[in-house]
Amino acid sequence: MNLPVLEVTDLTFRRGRPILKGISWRVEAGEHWCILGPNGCGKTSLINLITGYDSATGGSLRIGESVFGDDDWREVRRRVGLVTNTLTTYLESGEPVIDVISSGREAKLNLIEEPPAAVRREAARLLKQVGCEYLKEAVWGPLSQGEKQKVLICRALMAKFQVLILDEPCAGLDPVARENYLRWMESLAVQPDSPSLVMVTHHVEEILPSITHCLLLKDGQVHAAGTKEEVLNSRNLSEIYGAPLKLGRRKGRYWLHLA
Ligand SMILES: Nc1ncnc2c1ncn2[C@@H]1O[C@H](COP(=O)(O)OP(=O)(O)OP(=O)(O)O)[C@@H](O)[C@H]1O
Repeated sequence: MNLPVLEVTDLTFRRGRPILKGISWRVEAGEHWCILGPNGCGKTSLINLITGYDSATGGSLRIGESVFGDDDWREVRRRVGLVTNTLTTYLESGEPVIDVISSGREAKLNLIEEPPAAVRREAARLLKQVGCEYLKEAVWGPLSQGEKQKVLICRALMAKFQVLILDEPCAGLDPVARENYLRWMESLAVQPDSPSLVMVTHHVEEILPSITHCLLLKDGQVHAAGTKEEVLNSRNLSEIYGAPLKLGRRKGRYWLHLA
């Protein structure tokens, strides 16, 4: 039997009041997901549970063979990568870019010792792959938002995660940088050894052709989950956002406006 890459079952999370109210969701190998939902519906809370930064109140969570509660959670965390802008605040401005990427191998920040030469070579190879070879002597602080996003993804790829969660990866990018970044993500997603990507976004135009499935959340619950074709439509989006919306599609990309 093939195990899912990620599976949450009846997951609940309370902080004074119920925030996640029984989420069940399954990601199979080879699938790439997008999570959509209005402000405050519980997207970040769900990610924090999956990445082990918070503890669920109830339900179960499986990453590959590891079940939360049965296994050492630090081991589980090695399988799920998170690329979030929050990381940028923890990185020291003078940290060399190659070290930022290399630090992903052990999931550590701000290395004290120089990483081994083989790890640095791998970091440089990834940097070249994302079209940023020119940054190999650079330090973290002065990088542009788009460069930082690419460096953070290189860092996550060093760890060879099974699931890579991208939390609003295009936030702060100008329209051209965003489009270039999305194209690069697309080329990453279609590689046979790509981890399963889970992208959290507020913008349907960022849903790439390689994204196969969508999870729509509303008020701490799953409103719909399935293939893009099944769940991404004007009716579902109007229901989750509580306003009449019209979804358009052209050449595999989407746009949304008030009906
Ligand atoms: N630790 C906590 N203590 C109290 N309330 C919390 C906590 N974490 C989240 N919440 C609340 O839970 C709800 C869901 O928050 P969450 O950040 O998961 O939403 P979100 O879908 O990521 O929103 P956004 O799109 O605005 O980022 C919010 O009402 C938030 O105030």
